[in-house]
Amino acid sequence: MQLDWTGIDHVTKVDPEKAMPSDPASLLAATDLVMVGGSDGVTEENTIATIEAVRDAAPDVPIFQEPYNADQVTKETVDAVDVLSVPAVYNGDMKHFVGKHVSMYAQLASKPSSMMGTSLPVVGSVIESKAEGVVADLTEKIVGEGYVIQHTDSAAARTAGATEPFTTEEVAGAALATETFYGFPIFYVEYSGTYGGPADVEAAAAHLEDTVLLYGGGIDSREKAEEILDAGADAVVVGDCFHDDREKFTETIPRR
Ligand SMILES: CC(C)=CCC/C(C)=C/CC/C(C)=C/CC/C(C)=C/COP(=O)(O)OP(=O)(O)O
Ligand SMILES: O=P(O)(O)OC[C@@H](O)CO
Ligand SMILES: [Mg+2]
Repeated sequence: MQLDWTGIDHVTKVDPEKAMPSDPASLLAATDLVMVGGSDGVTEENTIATIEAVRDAAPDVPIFQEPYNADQVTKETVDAVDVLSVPAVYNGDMKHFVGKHVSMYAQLASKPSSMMGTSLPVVGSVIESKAEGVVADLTEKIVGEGYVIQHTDSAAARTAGATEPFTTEEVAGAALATETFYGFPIFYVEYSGTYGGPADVEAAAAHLEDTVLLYGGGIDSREKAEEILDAGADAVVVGDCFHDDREKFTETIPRR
């Protein structure tokens, strides 16, 4: 699937395991896209509830589901979102680069061809579903994210088995490989929980033309957001301060 990233420079990552802030509509009014996902305590149920709350608060904002496990992906979640963006972690363990993806697609591949048809089904409960069209919807909405997890003392890193960050040179290589070899539509520099500065973004941006470059981690001011955008990111991803600090969150909206 091709992504139209026009006009998107601020992404809010909403964690279904955390409480929504009060009056989310006023907070989300200025963001361009919402990603729903987190590494701990995320279920199909809290994912759906979060997607619905975000839709109510910001009906015009595109919503991506970013799962960390196939069991969070169901017909309901796929129907409810615009895009399913699935990480492939370059500096994690094998399970988080090929293992989880192959087991998901193995389940899809085991479906009788009558269920695959022109449109087909999904994962988790979707795998069990007899509904036609589920696989088709999944196939239409799924995109891969080439992921580098640089803050190794984080829940995301522990989940994915990312014990060592990439060097700047390796980040550049992973970006070039994403653009020219792996072909994922998104390259994601993840510093979840801490601010990593512009160096990795600069190194990656030099090699990306068709690939969307996202940076997330520790963005809590306009200065940081703009430093990352100036370094060549297509968008900043803001997670923790959406839940924890509405004043700081509001400051992360870049000047346009
Ligand atoms: C095949 C399917 C459907 C899914 C999973 C495939 C893979 C490889 C998933 C990787 C999941 C992963 C570790 C993603 C990292 C992104 C993430 C959820 C980051 C942040 O989570 P927080 O809950 O904010 O944790 P922190 O404490 O690190 O901020
Ligand atoms: O929570 P923060 O540190 O803002 O990071 C955002 C996002 O990249 C996490 O997946
Ligand atoms: Mg976080």
